[in-house]
Amino acid sequence: MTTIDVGIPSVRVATDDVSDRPDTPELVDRFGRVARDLRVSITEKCSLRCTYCMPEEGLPAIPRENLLTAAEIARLVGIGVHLLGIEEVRFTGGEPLMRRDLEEIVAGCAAVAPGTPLAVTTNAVGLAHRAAGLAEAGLTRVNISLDTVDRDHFTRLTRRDRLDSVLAGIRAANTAGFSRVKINAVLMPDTLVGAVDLLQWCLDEKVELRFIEEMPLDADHAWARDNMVTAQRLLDVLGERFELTESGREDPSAPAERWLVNGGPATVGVIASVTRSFCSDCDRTRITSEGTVRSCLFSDTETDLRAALRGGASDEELAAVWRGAMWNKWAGHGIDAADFAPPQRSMGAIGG
Ligand SMILES: Nc1nc2c(ncn2[C@@H]2O[C@H](COP(=O)(O)OP(=O)(O)OP(=O)(O)O)[C@@H](O)[C@H]2O)c(=O)[nH]1
Ligand SMILES: C[S@@+](CC[C@H](N)C(=O)[O-])C[C@H]1O[C@@H](n2cnc3c(N)ncnc32)[C@H](O)[C@@H]1O
Ligand code: SF4
Ligand code: SF4
Repeated sequence: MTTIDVGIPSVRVATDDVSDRPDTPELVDRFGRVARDLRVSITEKCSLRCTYCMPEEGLPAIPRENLLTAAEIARLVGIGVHLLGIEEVRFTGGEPLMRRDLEEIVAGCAAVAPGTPLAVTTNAVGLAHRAAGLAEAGLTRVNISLDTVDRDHFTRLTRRDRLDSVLAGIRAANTAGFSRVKINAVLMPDTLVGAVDLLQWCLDEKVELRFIEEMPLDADHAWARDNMVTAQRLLDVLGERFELTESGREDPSAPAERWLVNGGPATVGVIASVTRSFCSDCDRTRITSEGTVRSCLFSDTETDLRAALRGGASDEELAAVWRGAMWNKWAGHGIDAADFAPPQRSMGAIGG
């Protein structure tokens, strides 16, 4: 067992037991799942301080030399796609736009894995100036966090008065040539109050809105099961104003269930991670900004790839470490278990 510094909490790195793992190239786990969706966190920094995610003062800075470089990210993405069966890559954080070399990261990944969809999840602050360049670099999809279209509420929730920049970013993304733009809104009591207005705004702007149940991944540890707003409460509220018709998931492992709004074609989605968990169909694998594999959002055990990467390991050796980490993935988040404890890292530090 070794210990590495991953910036925020100190996280153990397990020697993964793979003695019972079948000899298959893909990222399989003990529960029969196969990870094909790679999420790469590229920074812990952020331009906002959403209360359900970050502490007011932000996350402790990760030393620059501990962050994966653009070239290292491209190499790992290439290994994921060519040796491990990864079919889609998403950059997240923290806020991906905080990295000035995001365009370089995207272009590097597009070069090593041509044809693989490359997406970003972003708060869109400053995106208006970069959307066209990111599309040119090879980014194919953008998901944007927006919880409210009310400026005061936005400022309270994110602790920053940046609504105008976010709305400009969404509009720029919508005309930059991405295949489509999705909006993510985390369900909080105030979000519920503004949910009808937010959905109407998204219908008018022709972007796809998804509401997300809040998970116990806030840095302030204020989440409580009894206080959270459930998907069902949201559907009741939206149902008073819109006609909603259930239309299912895009694919079996997609987190969002969708409803047609007023007969469609517009939809509203709900990601009910807590009350209608989709862990049994999970197809995710994560690389943190410091180059560790994290098999589940809620797992505190991470496996270090960066040391091997910088120590001269071959692509096949790196792939073997990654496979071992995923074989040991947990069954699910376990939020409903009596002994549940939230992970040490908060959402922004994991890469949501
Ligand atoms: N339980 C769980 N929730 C997740 C996971 N990844 C993302 N989420 C939640 O889903 C929300 C939306 O995630 P996005 O980054 O937009 O990605 P996505 O929904 O997989 O993206 P699409 O491919 O566009 O559907 C996040 O805000 C998280 O709250 C995960 O691995 N497990
Ligand atoms: C951590 S953020 C990183 C990317 C970018 N900064 C953004 O906000 O889109 C990724 C996603 O996680 C979601 N998120 C953050 N904290 C959450 C929580 N406690 N529960 C559920 N989703 C959360 C955000 O709404 C966002 O859609
Ligand atoms: S949800 Fe995204 S924008 Fe909000 S604080 Fe977390 S990382 Fe930043
Ligand atoms: S909580 Fe873990 S197992 Fe469940 S969907 Fe998320 S990453 Fe997958």
